[in-house]
Amino acid sequence: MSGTSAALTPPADALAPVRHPDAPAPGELLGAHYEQCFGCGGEQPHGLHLQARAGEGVALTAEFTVRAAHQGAPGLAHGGLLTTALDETLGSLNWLLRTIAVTGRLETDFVRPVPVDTVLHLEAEVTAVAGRKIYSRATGRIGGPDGPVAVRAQALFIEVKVDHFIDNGRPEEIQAAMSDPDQVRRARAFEVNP
Ligand SMILES: CCCCCCCCCCCCCCCC(=O)SCCNC(=O)CCNC(=O)[C@H](O)C(C)(C)COP(=O)(O)OP(=O)(O)OC[C@H]1O[C@@H](n2cnc3c(N)ncnc32)[C@H](O)[C@@H]1OP(=O)(O)O
Repeated sequence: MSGTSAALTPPADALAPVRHPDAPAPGELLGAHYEQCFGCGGEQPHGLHLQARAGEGVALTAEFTVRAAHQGAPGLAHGGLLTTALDETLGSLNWLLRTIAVTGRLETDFVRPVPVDTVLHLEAEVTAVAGRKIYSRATGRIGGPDGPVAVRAQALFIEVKVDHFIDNGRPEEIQAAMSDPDQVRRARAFEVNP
């Protein structure tokens, strides 16, 4: 059984998403938006190290391997961690719009358990845009693109300015991010000018 709350249904005047002309080419790896990100960063030893790859239109694929540090029940991935993978995958879609956005709402259906060592293959797409609101959905399959569905999610991301992070983030991490040329380069991929 699954359901979707009204907040995740685009309004009647929502528009189809438009891929930014400078979006990474289909097949290109997106890379981490922040090396300390639990979802995609390389500097989080127990993080997901999720890798997202641009698809056609405003869609992408992503993969991560469930590791022992990701367990909830013995030998099985924690559900919240799977939601994190979906959040990260859906958030990566904003690279293709070149919009900075944060998760406002995220609903997950857990369809089947995901054992440790599974490669979870995720597909995600933006379905509609209404002002600052970005509607999207994702599916996670076990083992590869033709594997059985394990998780599904629908989300609403809200566009924000870079001040969202500067005003709310802990100053030491914000200062470190702003003095790191690689981080500035990544932020510019979102058309941010920190
Ligand atoms: C130097 C630094 C470099 C930085 C480089 C950046 C790199 C890029 C990093 C990206 C990182 C990604 C990582 C993965 C994705 C995350 O995990 S993001 C982290 C999790 N999310 C958050 O922390 C967000 C916390 N929430 C908030 O900050 C605020 O509630 C929000 C979402 C910004 C909205 O606040 P607001 O801007 O005041 O907007 P508000 O007027 O309340 O709402 C706007 C519209 O959205 C609707 N809405 C808002 N929230 C909801 C909701 N929960 N449900 C339904 N509708 C909602 C409102 O009803 C409203 O609709 P309309 O009236 O326009 O029809």
